[in-house]
Order: sequence, then C-alpha cells, then structure tokens
Amino acid sequence: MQATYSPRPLVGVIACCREVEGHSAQMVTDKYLQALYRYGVTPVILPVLAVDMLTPEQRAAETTALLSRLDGLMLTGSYTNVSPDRYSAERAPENTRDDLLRDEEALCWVHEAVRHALPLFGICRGFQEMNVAFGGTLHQAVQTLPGMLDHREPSADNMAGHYAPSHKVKIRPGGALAALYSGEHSEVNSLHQQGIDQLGPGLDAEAWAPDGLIEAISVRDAAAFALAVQWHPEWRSKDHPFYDALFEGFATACRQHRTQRAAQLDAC
Ligand SMILES: N[C@@H](CCC(=O)NCCCC(=O)O)C(=O)O
Repeated sequence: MQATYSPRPLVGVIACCREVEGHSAQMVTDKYLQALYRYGVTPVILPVLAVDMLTPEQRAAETTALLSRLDGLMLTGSYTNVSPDRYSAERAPENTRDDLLRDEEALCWVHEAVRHALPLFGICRGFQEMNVAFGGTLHQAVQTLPGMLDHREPSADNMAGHYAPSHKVKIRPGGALAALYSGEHSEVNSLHQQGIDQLGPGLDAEAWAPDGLIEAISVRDAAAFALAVQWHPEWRSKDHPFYDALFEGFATACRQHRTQRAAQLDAC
C-alpha cells in the first residue's frame, strides 16, 4: 500500500544580519533550526532584504506573498536589540547593537502573520519585537533598574551554563500559555538585558518573573498560535517539559495550518 506523503509544514525563521570573515551575511543559530526539525516542521531561513526599494504597498504585497507560502513564522533571539527609535526612546548607554534591517522586516511580518492567521512564535528578541510591533516599549538595561533582577546570562565557561535555568516564571491561569502547560510556575533560562516596559495594546501578559518583568505574551483574539517568550525554549527543549510544551503547541498549529493550506491548494 503506497504510503500517503504529508509534506512537513514549512516554518520561516527570520535571519540576523552579521559579519562573517569580513563579509556581510545573514544567519540563524543552529539550535532554532534543529529544534523546529525535531518537532516535525522544516525551517526555512528568511533573509531580511533591502526593503527601502519598495513602496509600503509593494512591501505589504511582498510580505503577503512570502507568508502565504509558509505554515509558521519564528522570530528568534539575537544579540542585537530593537532600535529605541522604534518606540521613541532615548538610547541607553548599554544599548550598543542594532539590526535595523531585521527591525524593519520583523515589525512588518508580525502584523502580516497575525492578519493572515499564520502561527507566530517569538523568542527573546522576537518577543521584544512583537511587543514593539503592537506599540509597546522596552527597558534597555533591566539590570540597572531598582528592584529588578539581572536577567543577563549567568557567567559560565560553556553554553550549557549560559542556558541553564535561571529564575522561575509565574504562568497566568487560564491564559494561552496555561492552555499548553498545566504547571503554575516553571524555571526558565535568561539571556537578555532588555525587557518589556509598556505592554503593547492588544497583547496579554502570560507569565512574569519574580521581579514582575513580563516574560511571555500572547496576541489577544489571534486566530492562530501567536505567543512569544523572553526565555529560550529552543535550548534542549526535549529535556524541559515547559519548553517541550511550547514547541509541541507551535508545531501542532503549523501542522493545522499546513492542512488548511493544502486543502486550499487542492480546491484551486
Ligand atoms: N538583545 C536582546 C535580546 C537577547 C537575546 O535574544 N539573546 C539571545 C542571543 C543568542 C541566542 O539566540 O540564543 C536583549 O539583550 O534583551
């Protein structure tokens, strides 16, 4: 009996602009790609391109055409920060690394993904991008604020140490995160110095750190999975039930989207 072939969902993963051996490059660190593949979806790296040559209308059309070929979108972490210009703030001295092309694309893709009910998963910088896209603002150096924890990665001589559990988060009962994971709290890793100041209108807070910093958000009334977290669930996700539940939820949403997309293609 011939096996029925069900193509794996395609998930776009935003790239970061970096310099590699003197050349400008666009990259995604491997742990995001491998994590997605482990959950049964195929990642495709999405470069952030020279968008200034397009009119806003052309950009919206290009974005719609791009996202219509996908079953999910992941906005990854990055050592760079969303430009404070994007939320009308003065630059803090600790804020030294930008990726303006990524800002331009990510903030547009967030709205288009939500508008087209494309499953959307933001991680760390991606979490911050979703908040700014919805009109929210960021603290640029949380560790300098009175009463706040230092959320930067713990000093360690290996990556496992940097990505080790760092603090608890409290999960909002009855929220989108609680729908994926039954625990009221969980330990998470922490590798960031920026964080949400004002939550964007239309977003719900889904988890908090012990100092009150928002650590997870969802898009209220989203027609598909639209969650973002400040920590890194892609790090050894199968070893952490909370991280695992997040990726399972996202992958399930991408599979559902793939099925709907296939049905639409068959109907053409
Ligand atoms: N630059 C922002 C976001 C921090 C972040 O995404 N860190 C992870 C970088 C490496 C990785 O992708 O795991 C901030 O400092 O808040």
